[in-house]
Amino acid sequence: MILKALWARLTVALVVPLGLVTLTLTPILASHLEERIDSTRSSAKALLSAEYDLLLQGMNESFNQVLATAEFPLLRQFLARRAPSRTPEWGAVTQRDQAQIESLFTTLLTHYGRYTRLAVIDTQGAEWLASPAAPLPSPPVVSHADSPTFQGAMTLQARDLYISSPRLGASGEEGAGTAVIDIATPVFDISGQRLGVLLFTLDWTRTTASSVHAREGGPGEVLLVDARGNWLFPDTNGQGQRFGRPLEAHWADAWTAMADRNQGTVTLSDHLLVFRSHDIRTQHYRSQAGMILSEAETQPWRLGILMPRPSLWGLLKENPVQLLAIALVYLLSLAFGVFWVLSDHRLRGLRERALLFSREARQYAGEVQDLYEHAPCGYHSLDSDGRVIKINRTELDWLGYRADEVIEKRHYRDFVTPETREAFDAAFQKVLGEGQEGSAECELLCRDGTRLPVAIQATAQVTEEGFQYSRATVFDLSERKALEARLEKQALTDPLTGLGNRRYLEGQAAMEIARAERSGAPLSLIAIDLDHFKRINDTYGHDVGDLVLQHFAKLARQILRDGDVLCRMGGEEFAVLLPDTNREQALQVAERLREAVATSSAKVGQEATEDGTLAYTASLGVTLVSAGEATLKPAIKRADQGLYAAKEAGRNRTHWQSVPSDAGHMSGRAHQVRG
Ligand SMILES: Nc1nc2c(ncn2[C@@H]2O[C@H](COP(=O)(O)OP(=O)(O)OP(=O)(O)O)[C@@H](O)[C@H]2O)c(=O)[nH]1
Repeated sequence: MILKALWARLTVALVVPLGLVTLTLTPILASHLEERIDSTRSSAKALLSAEYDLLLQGMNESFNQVLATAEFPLLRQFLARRAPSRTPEWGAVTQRDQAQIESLFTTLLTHYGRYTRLAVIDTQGAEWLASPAAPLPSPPVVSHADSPTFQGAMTLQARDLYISSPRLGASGEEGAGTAVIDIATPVFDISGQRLGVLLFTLDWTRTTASSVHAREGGPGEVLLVDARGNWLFPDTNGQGQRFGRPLEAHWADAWTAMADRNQGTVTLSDHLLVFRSHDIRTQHYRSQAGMILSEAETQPWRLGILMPRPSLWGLLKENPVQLLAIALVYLLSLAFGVFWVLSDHRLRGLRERALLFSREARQYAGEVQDLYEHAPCGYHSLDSDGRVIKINRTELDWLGYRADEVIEKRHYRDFVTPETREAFDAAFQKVLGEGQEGSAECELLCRDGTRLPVAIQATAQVTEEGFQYSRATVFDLSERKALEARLEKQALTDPLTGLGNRRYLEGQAAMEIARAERSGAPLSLIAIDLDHFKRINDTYGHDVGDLVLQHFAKLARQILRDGDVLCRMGGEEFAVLLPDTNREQALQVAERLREAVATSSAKVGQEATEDGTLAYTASLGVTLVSAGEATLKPAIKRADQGLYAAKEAGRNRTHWQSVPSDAGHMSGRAHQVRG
């Protein structure tokens, strides 16, 4: 796809510069070409005019010589004396005249060199004299009676001329390839009697030689055709053998252009043609002649100049520097186009890649931002004053504030509960200090008044210019704290009865001993043991034993005050710590417990006993926690001793066990209550 687009752009890059350069150059070159065509046309016209004049001049000279010779007295005399019988006895005078005329003819032939034959013909068409001479004594040896030239000349008056069309080999005396023209004029005597015809055969090749030179030397071609379109210039080198043949065979379009008009300038497919009529019967040739007669169907001739039409390529070839410059312009424009496309293509590639990168970067930044905002922990950044400069959505949700209420407006310290603020301050100072990191467990005060336990871990962002801001991660500790509390509670609770265990009692005792120490209030302890519990287990099963234990726990809880600490010490043994309770009060409580147990039965199910209940009893030992005792241990020991005493005494009893020194809260006097 990308390659296809590149090719398309490359094509445009080639076509557009080529088109632009061509559009720019075309009018310049066209104007240049037009100038050249105009100049060629002018040259052709000038050449046509010169050719016309040349032909006119050559012909006129011959015409004048023929006319002058026809008026030569000796010639008239010769013709007047000619013997009609053409006998050898023609007479010495005639022979002398003949010799003089031949001498004249020889002079004309040799001096001018343009004639091939000169002949004197009588009115019957008999040739009496010719030069080069036919050997006498047998004139006339040739008859012109049937010749159109002779016949034409015989119709003319003095000083009229008959001009034949150019033809090959006049009377059989010329060379086979020689083109000639017959020029004939009638000869009259002084009285006006027609004596015969003077016939000059003009060497047409020689007459037109100057035109031939012009043709061969110049850029153009000279055309001369008769009215029928036949070629009239003799073939000088035998090439093409065009003489007498139709011009149409060589220059069909030229003849088409010239056929119907007397003159014109025509632009042919690859030539320019300038032509005009050339009628030898016109005034131009009749400077000294009366009338000129010729074969009507051959007149007028048409003289034309055919020049190669200048072409753009021809112009460029003439000027290689110009050609090179144009080629260079094309090459440069192409190179520019290709360079532009390639660099543009590269630029597009880079732009697309940059776009992709920026899209990916934006996406990545969005993801990072999302992670930051909705992380499972809180993130915030504080300036050196502890002011919030950045805080994520999670932490804002915890606190219950909007970002615009907090960022740049609140100090983070404000969200920390006064109880934990000290820890926070200490950690923040560490972050500001050399350690550049600090952590603290604090409580955050949320907008709705709830407190959120958190762990804050912060590091400093430091540059060469020093501390910039702190970055902190805040973990929500509420779940952990709850779990810890749960575990703690489990560790202190008896799972069967839900009462606190021995450890719980010890913990509570420490607090109560301290409080009693402070207040001076008495603190009592009761040890309780269910009687014959083994028997219950053995008789009804362990599950029934458990039900009895649970029943006792429930019953004791109902009887005891909220502040009393009831716990299961293990097995079927229980203990109750009674704050702010003296000996008498403790004994009363113990007795109430004993009585309640003895008078109520545990529900154990029909499958265990007949009525689904089971009665049981308990023995209790009661003592006071002495003021000097730091732990509950001695009191437990005493209570147990009291308990054993109650057992010893028959069970289902309460036994007071006094403190040995009796220096504490209670008198050491033993006291027993029977159930
Ligand atoms: N069902 C049940 N029995 C327990 C539990 N803990 C201890 N016991 C049983 O309690 C019985 C205690 O028996 P002893 O220590 O001989 O005392 P007693 O049978 O109560 O006799 P006296 O205390 O002299 O009246 C034992 O059989 C223990 O197995 C408990 O959690 N559930």
